[in-house]
Amino acid sequence: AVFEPRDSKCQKTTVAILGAGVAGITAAQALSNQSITDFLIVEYNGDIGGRMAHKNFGKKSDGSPYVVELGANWVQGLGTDGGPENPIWTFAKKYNISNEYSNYSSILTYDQTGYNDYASLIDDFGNAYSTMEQNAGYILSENLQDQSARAGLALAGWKPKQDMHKQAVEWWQWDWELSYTPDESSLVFGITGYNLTFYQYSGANNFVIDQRGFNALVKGIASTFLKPNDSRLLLNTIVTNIAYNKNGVTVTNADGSCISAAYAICTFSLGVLQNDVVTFEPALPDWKQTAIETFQMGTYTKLFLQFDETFWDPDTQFFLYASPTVRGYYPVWQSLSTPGFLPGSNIIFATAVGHESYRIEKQSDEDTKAELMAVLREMFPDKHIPEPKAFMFPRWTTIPWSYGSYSNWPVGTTLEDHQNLRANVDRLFFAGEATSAEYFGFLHGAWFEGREAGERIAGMLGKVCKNGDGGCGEYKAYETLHGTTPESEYSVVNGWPVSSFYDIGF
Ligand SMILES: Cc1cc2nc3c(=O)[nH]c(=O)nc-3n(C[C@H](O)[C@H](O)[C@H](O)COP(=O)(O)OP(=O)(O)OC[C@H]3O[C@@H](n4cnc5c(N)ncnc54)[C@H](O)[C@@H]3O)c2cc1C
Repeated sequence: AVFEPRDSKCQKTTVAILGAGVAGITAAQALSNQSITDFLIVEYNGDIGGRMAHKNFGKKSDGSPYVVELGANWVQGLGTDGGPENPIWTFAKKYNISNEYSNYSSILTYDQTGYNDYASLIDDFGNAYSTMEQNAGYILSENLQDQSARAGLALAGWKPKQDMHKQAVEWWQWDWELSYTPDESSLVFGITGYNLTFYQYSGANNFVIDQRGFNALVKGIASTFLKPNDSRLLLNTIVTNIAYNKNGVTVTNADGSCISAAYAICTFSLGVLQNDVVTFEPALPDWKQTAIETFQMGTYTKLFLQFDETFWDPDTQFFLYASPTVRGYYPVWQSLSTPGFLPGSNIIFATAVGHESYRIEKQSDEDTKAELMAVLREMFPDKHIPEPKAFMFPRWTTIPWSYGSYSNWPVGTTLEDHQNLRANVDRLFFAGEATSAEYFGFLHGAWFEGREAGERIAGMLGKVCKNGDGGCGEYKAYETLHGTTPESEYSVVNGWPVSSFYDIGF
């Protein structure tokens, strides 16, 4: 490849990989597997893993802290004997990541009066969901206009209206996974996103409790091609400008250093791209910027509390709370004190998403803690609940290397809209959770996309691209978009290698 560094003062490399999360590390591995070892990985943080992020929290009886995950926590959809396996599950086993099956049937339901059994509504939702799935499949195969998941649910007979028990159940079944409401989410791609993970691999979600942190998995992968203190990994380095053209890419960092590369792969989150913290030279073309602004960056906030005792049922994993007035007000509480997780830890955590996350993340720790304590006292009116010994929550909406948690597809999106999020501009490539059409929001989405970008670039550098027909060379981009997605476009070219019609059948 003809390549003239813009600035001879810049460090030269063949491939600059921007970000050391799952996608960045997997892209580097794909290059290494093809004997391309001249790359540099540039990472904002002092460690690798990105949104696989953990923190010390609370205390064990010996005074040492627990490790809890602020970001990704589950391996979602594992795999079955003889069937395809989620690559994250393959690596979780390889690197002995401690995990435990999350039993979503282990749930008790509450409202402002305390325990109140409305769990049968979960089955009612499930029935409507099945009908909605069929309708979504029809829309997809007939190339009809996408709807909101709200319309999909209503047409399937599920209308929660002012029923706050139903709203809590719906939140647990939809928002808790997608981090957006059914009103805000695409019906077709909300359904395919679920099916392709949970019907293709398996319905299981395993919760990681590894006290090294879940990113031990990424470190395991990286150890196969990076030496300890490898000079190709530039930690604590913040990219501020990316200049690209048909001959190469120059990356400038906050510390004034720069890198000149033949190719670059940008794995920054959709939130980072939307927040204008990295400038592009020239400005990204309209079709690219439109895709960046079209897709949604959700927020998923875990709020951790440690108490002196486990005053909730120690054998139950989930506790669902229906606020009498506000949908999504601390609805799901998850015990870590339960056998198989961190028994005896007396840790429980609540989850908020979307607009509630935004609200909570803007207020003080004290105000948030007071809200959580008031909810717990409603849920368990017969218990004396002391103040927590430890309390913590991350503010994902403002984290400068992420700006949110993971992406979602809004109502009315097409595969062409999304393909433009994936597509390269000249020598600058993009990969990550959000560029995955089939597994957006998941770790395995980031893994597949990182690998594909690495393979494509390896192919362009004269190696054999092992990504198969339609998955090599430059990405297809659509300067003119169509309003719907013809079935023929569900193909490798648009990041859709697996059939859309996985049904429950594992
Ligand atoms: C709260 C939360 C819960 C989640 N739960 C799950 C789950 O249970 N299961 C699941 O499968 N997935 C889950 N996810 C999603 C999963 O974490 C992501 O899909 C995945 O980690 C994304 O990997 P990535 O490589 O695409 O991006 P990232 O991990 O974001 O990697 C990008 C890297 O780029 C770096 N970077 C950003 N800006 C700059 C800059 N300017 N200069 C240099 N470096 C920069 C970042 O520091 C980061 O390391 C969750 C995410 C969050 C936040």
